[in-house]
Amino acid sequence: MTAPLIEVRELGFAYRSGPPVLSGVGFEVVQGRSLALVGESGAGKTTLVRLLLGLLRPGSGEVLLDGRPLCGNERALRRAVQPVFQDPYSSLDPRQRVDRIVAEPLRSLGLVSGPGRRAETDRRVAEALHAVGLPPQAARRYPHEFSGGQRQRIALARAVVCHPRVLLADEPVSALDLVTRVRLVDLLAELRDTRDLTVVLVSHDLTVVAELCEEVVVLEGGRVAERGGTAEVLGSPRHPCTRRLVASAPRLPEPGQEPAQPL
Ligand SMILES: Nc1ncnc2c1ncn2[C@@H]1O[C@H](COP(=O)(O)OP(=O)(O)OP(=O)(O)O)[C@@H](O)[C@H]1O
Repeated sequence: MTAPLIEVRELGFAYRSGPPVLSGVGFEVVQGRSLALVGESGAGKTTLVRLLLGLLRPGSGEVLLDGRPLCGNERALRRAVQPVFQDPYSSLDPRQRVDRIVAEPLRSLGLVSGPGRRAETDRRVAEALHAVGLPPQAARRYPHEFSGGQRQRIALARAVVCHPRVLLADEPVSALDLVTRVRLVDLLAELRDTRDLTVVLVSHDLTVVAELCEEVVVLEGGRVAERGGTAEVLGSPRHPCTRRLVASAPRLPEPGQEPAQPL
């Protein structure tokens, strides 16, 4: 059996002296398989993402990357796991040009050095911009010159520039209009396939989950309610929480059917 790339074991967490936000959470992600974290608001998804990024320390249990605990292994973690956040407006520094924004992981991880580092950085940035469908001239411009969808492409270029193994995406398309959302999901799927990326996705949108992830973990009140193959879990939900999520997912009307009346 293939060893998991990420292994979450009996993870527990509480903010300061508050109640437990996560309890006994466990799952694995195998390299090349993508996994979605779903659940109602407040279920603990974003907290779990912060733990997977090493931004929070577990209260109990552990997260393993390639069999090694994240704590004390932060550099390997930052190289292997890159985040993409929801808001394309606040996640990019408005004072920096796109080339500097995209090159940030190369600089902070010290991946490009020596006399040719400038040319090598430019080459890697151009390659990342190309991978997300942005023209080379985008490098010289500032974030405010781009639409929300283009900004999310810049955020994706920054995430893939250091060739990570995992993209940890927290609601990466939910701030975008429907057409842009579809394009971005297609791009995420293409990056996943062409770069052998594992995507760990948080999304309220089950269509996006089904499009991008083979496996799903359903969280309820900080515990795993249900997990398994996406088609199986969303197609035949067993847990009441999963049934509620599936039942509340918006559906486009069938051709010839009246659109749903707004509330
Ligand atoms: N910084 C914080 N300090 C204290 N409590 C927090 C903090 N961040 C989140 N919480 C609490 O932790 C619980 C889980 O929040 P979290 O944001 O992880 O849920 P979520 O599933 O991502 O929700 P949503 O889908 O609404 O984003 C909630 O009860 C929330 O109020």
